[in-house]
Amino acid sequence: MSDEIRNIFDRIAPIYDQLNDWLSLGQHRIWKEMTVKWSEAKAGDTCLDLCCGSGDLAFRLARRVGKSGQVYGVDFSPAQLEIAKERSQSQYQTPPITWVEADVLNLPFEDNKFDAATMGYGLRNVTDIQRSLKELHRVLKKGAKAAILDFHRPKNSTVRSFQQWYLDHLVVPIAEQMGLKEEYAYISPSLDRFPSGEKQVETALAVGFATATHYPIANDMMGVLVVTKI
Ligand SMILES: C/C(=C\Cc1cc(O)c2ccccc2c1O)CCC[C@H](C)CCC[C@H](C)CCCC(C)C
Ligand SMILES: C[S@@+](CC[C@H](N)C(=O)[O-])C[C@H]1O[C@@H](n2cnc3c(N)ncnc32)[C@H](O)[C@@H]1O
Repeated sequence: MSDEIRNIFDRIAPIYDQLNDWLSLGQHRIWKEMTVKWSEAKAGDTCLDLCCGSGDLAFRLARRVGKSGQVYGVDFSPAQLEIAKERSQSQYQTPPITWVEADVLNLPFEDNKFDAATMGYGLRNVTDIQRSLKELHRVLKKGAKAAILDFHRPKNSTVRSFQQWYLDHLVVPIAEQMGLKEEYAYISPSLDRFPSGEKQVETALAVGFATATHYPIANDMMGVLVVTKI
């Protein structure tokens, strides 16, 4: 299953950023900015962006930690990381980011290393959510926060129908024009499998986070799980 997911993101890497802009009408930038703010990353921090992909959240973290800080972006898709490295060469005024090709279920970092972390549209794509949250807990410093952004199925049936219509009649047909129908058709079943905000909170507390709060955004089509390690 991991190879299938890696292959999806390897294949969509060349068009991923552009499609995200088109398909979310640019709104994903706002959702990501909110996520970084909720992580409470600050100047001088050492931060981690899990499932960093092409680097959107890692770049935002780098701008917040500044030259005295450090950012590590982790992803297991070589093609996504290639895009991230290309983009970082053209990003001005941001400190160097360390790009690490690794599985977030088995992070190559010591315990208690990071002051803050983000994960954007990654938790829904890992094969073991509990293990991913356990690894995140392990590498965070005591008192550190992490903000985890992802889609989910809205509670309201009308919004849920709109979300499904949008996926079926806009997202997948546009992706099909790029020869990526199967890759984007993966989103809908991944949403069906993904736990609700309440269940995400339960799992986060079960793996040892002292606090866990889920904030619905985008009319409850997305959410940000904010966790703290004490
Ligand atoms: C940045 C966004 C999605 C990232 C993303 C996550 C995945 O798990 C994928 C899996 C497979 C292929 C691609 C992705 C992927 O790109 C959010 C913006 C892109 C969304 C595809 C757009 C869908 C937005 C909502 C369903 C509806 C928003 C409506 C609003 C009026 C903009
Ligand atoms: C939808 S993309 C999100 C990219 C980026 N965070 C963003 O917000 O645009 C999901 C990313 O998670 C990565 N991923 C999924 N499972 C992973 C795992 N177990 N270890 C590392 N990366 C993983 C994929 O390779 C992909 O780049």
